[in-house]
Amino acid sequence: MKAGVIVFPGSNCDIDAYKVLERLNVEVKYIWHDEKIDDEDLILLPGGFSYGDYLRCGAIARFARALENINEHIEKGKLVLGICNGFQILTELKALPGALLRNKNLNFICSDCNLIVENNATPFTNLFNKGDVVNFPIAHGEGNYYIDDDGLKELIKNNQIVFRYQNNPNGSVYDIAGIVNKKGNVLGMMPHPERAQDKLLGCEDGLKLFNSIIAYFKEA
Ligand SMILES: NC(=O)CC[C@H](N)C(=O)O
Repeated sequence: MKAGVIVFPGSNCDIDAYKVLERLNVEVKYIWHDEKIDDEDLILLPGGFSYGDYLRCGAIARFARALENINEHIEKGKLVLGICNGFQILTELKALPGALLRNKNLNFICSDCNLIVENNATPFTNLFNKGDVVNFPIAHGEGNYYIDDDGLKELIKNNQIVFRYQNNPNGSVYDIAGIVNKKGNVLGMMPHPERAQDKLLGCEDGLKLFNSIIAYFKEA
């Protein structure tokens, strides 16, 4: 399996994302925002403040050259993982439904966070059990996931909700922390599994998510 981590001006979790894939022996490379994606099996949109978060988080990044072919990539069934700012970019691209609004308390929140695994039947979560509680850190100002009632019904009906907060930190509708598209090959999530990749960092629950992706490609 080949992976590419897109680097935007202002990305700040790109190295963590690269490192976790590298230490799990995935062939991984950085893709500068101005380059094109190739035939990577996994494209990772990392966290941070792409283009300074100007206009709206992710609103400029969605026009980056590196994302020009992202819809074809998704159509082909390849994987896309957007973490935090990456999730915001995916909603701006309309690759995922809904939007990320300012946190309810208007503060930037940086803390540990317990999540419940709602859906383990995705390429990103196949090594978890449904109902598992995992700890991934959060660090965002605009993580308040919004979707209207009809949209929420669709997400529930299609089993698209992958992670929910145990204690909702930001006001997200239905405690949603991460969702997949209908096809299941695009995951967007606000919490940071790549920052939970080593006990030295406080927690290594995140490894299971990356190992799930690797297991998915081994099966395929
Ligand atoms: N860690 C991040 O990716 C932050 C995302 C975004 N800049 C926000 O503050 O919401």
